[in-house]
Amino acid sequence: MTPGARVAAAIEILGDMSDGLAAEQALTRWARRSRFAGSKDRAAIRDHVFDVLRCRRTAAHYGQGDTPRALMIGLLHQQDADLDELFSGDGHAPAPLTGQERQFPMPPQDQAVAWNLPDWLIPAFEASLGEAANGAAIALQDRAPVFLRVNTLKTSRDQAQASLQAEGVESKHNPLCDTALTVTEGARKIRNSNAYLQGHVELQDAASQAVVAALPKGGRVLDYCAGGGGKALALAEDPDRKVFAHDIDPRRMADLPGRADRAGAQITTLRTEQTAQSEKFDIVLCDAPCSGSGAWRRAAEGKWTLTPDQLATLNQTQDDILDKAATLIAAGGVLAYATCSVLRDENEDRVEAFLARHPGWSMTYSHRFDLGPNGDGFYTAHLTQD
Ligand SMILES: C[S@@+](CC[C@H](N)C(=O)[O-])C[C@H]1O[C@@H](n2cnc3c(N)ncnc32)[C@H](O)[C@@H]1O
Repeated sequence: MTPGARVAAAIEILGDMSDGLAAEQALTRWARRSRFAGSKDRAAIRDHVFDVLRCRRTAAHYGQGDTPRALMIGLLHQQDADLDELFSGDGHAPAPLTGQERQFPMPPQDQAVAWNLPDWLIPAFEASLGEAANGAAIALQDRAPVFLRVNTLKTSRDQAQASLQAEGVESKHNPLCDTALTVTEGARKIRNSNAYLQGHVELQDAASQAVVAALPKGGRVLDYCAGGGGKALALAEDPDRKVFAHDIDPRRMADLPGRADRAGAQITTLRTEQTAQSEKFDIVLCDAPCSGSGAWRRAAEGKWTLTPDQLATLNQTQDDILDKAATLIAAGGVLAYATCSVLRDENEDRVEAFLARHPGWSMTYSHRFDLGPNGDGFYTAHLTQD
């Protein structure tokens, strides 16, 4: 496909999304009806669609409207692309720009537009992040870097780096965590690399890894909101730990046994009733469901679909999870809370509310991981009973 035809495809997909389809669904449907597209075409089209999602308000500003065509024009203008070449009208390329479409406005003055956030989230970002709010909002407009976790059960960080390099994947040590690599080149080759296929590396955000690295070593550890098991696998790298995984929806853990096998890790999955019947745990990690605001550069739809009501419902779920998990902790154990959110409501406020509901508990550690080149925005806190 020509670059122009890829832009036309992105416009088509954005059109399907304005009819109510989620981005992944719209991309999959387009790929099914467009068998002629190769993997490089699909990747480029995907990048266009997600770039628009990350920067929808500035794209609409520069494109002077929010039709799929206007959004693509606005986005490509921001990216300094050669619009006349892309919108040539030749072959499958979109029609040439009209005189009106060439009148690009001055940069936006409105902060919500410049930050590419819905209006209601601006005060929440400012209150949660203070001076760091601008940097976080801007970082959410870029594509996310690719991070790897080196599986120290099988290899060292330097060995993994060398093995990846031999297959065209360049990386550097990530400062957030001793197991983390930031991929600088060749990210698309990772999934077919020997290092990945043999379980020497996993795709995992560096701040996620740092959340696990901050926990005490050893003991019986329960990953209470395990999902696909990224954190459970990281926990299991410590051979002195006995690791258990639970999720309210066990289907989410369906891939975990296979992933654990590949990593050479031992993880026991538990159903909800088994967590209560089991011996108490030295650590219960609650990687709670959240808005995902610290990771919206990966899942940019979230920033447009989140509503204040949904945030309140999430806060209730986060409180319920902490209360439940607190009943599973052994004497002297650690209740660890984590979210990939930058919002205070989901972080410090939840911990304060927990401490108010549970006299005799105190916070022994907390850390906010900044959203930026080294990792997603994350928060974690450790709670113990006096
Ligand atoms: C942020 S995700 C977990 C990601 C995972 N820890 C990882 O690192 O890959 C949150 C998970 O919490 C689960 N969850 C939601 N409500 C829950 C509850 N009340 N108790 C336990 N798990 C819950 C969801 O099904 C979801 O898989």
